[in-house]
Amino acid sequence: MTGRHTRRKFIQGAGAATVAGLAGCSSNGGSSGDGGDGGSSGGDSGGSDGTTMGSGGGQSVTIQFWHAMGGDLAQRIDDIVNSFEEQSDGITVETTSRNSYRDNLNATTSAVSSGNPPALSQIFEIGTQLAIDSQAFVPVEDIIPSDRINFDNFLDPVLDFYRIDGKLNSMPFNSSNAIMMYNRDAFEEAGLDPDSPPTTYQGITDAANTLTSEGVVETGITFPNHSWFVEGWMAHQNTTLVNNENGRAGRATESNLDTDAAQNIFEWWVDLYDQDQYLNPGIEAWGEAQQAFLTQQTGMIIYSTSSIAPMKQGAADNGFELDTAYLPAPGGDRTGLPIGGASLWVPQGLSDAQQQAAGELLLYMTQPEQQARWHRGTGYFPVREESITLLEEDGFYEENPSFRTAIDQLNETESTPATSGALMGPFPEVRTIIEEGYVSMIQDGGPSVSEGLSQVKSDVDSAIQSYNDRVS
Ligand SMILES: O=P(O)(O)OC[C@H](O)CO
Repeated sequence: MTGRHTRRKFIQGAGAATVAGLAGCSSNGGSSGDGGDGGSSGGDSGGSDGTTMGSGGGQSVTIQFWHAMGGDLAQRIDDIVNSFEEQSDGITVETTSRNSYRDNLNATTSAVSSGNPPALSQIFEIGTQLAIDSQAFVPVEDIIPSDRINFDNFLDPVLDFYRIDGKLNSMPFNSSNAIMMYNRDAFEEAGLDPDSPPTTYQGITDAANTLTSEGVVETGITFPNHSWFVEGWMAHQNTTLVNNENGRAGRATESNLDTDAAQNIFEWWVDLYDQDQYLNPGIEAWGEAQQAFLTQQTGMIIYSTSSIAPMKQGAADNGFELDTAYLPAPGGDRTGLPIGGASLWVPQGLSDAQQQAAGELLLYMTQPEQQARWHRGTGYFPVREESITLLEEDGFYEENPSFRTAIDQLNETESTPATSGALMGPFPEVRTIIEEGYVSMIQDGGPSVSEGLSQVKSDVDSAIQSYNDRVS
């Protein structure tokens, strides 16, 4: 099986508990939230300053780095960390893989609440507002001297996502876009042109019908029931997910999940299911979707660019050629997409030596060469222009055009509040509400799309209101 981090299905209720956990740290005097998967298996960095005297008489320091990657991605993180340790002067990094963004967020919020956070934690993009509200982290711009890094060289959409109110709070590391992957051999067998993959909802439906009517696959397409794609499709229609310019001009107070844009998305997605052209792997079921596509039950999959490398290998192992295309758009509009992925956060309360060591690791992990290495092995696009230049000079994209898709898609994205990505404290919980809303709409006797979205909006707005009440 391929090396994508295996993300477990969400356990109902954990999202809401997470919100209370981290936000409570700043506003409720540090009450402990749901610890998720416990959060202590990697050891902790508190209790001492983590420093010892090295054999050469210099000071050594050990730091903890918690991340969300699993499998092959976790190995690639370890490879980068190992090479960092080899060139560093006395810094040891102990990594803990939590295998899922939600689990690592829960573990980190729990550790922050109990005063034992790691020196570095990887938090997915939708945890950004929650982390800021916790007031538990030090902005990376305050840790890394400006003469040690050139942020002007970072990709604008990446930096813009994480630079909030003029401050870069966390270090971009793994950034992604949603894209489509498809089976070129299946397309050819069905009489479809593999050089012209579908680019719209209608195109996907038509291609799915051709693939199945020609008997090439059982079902046209699969993708996890994941709010991330809904978020992208809202942006494609230049509609923000939440008000106040997606929560960037002021705290979000309500969602736009009752708009025509949302209706377009869910009508297509429910209709595709009703036509037996959508293989529904389940809520946030990345692994199941991957399995369905690689075993050629479907001819197309919507996924993250973060997994091109292992997916290409998986396709080759299963005897077909994978290609990539832009995320299909609901209709004629294609404003663009917000970035996905995660960034790296440094908590307050570390010793000077630990904070400095965390800063050194951040610098190393975002070096152009390291970002290029990370991109080659995964599909996450590099967060720096210099890395892309290095890869171009090496001829990487000529040999591997599928790695270019997300970068081109990002470059074509218009910069608008909709594509800048939403900020809101209860985002993990909101994602779950959206995903469960879809489940309700495809159930026998379930609500119509319009009724379902009305309920989703009401539930999301309540979650936002309830969170805002807690942090205000
Ligand atoms: O799988 P990734 O790392 O590309 O992330 C996808 C989403 O942005 C997670 O929030």
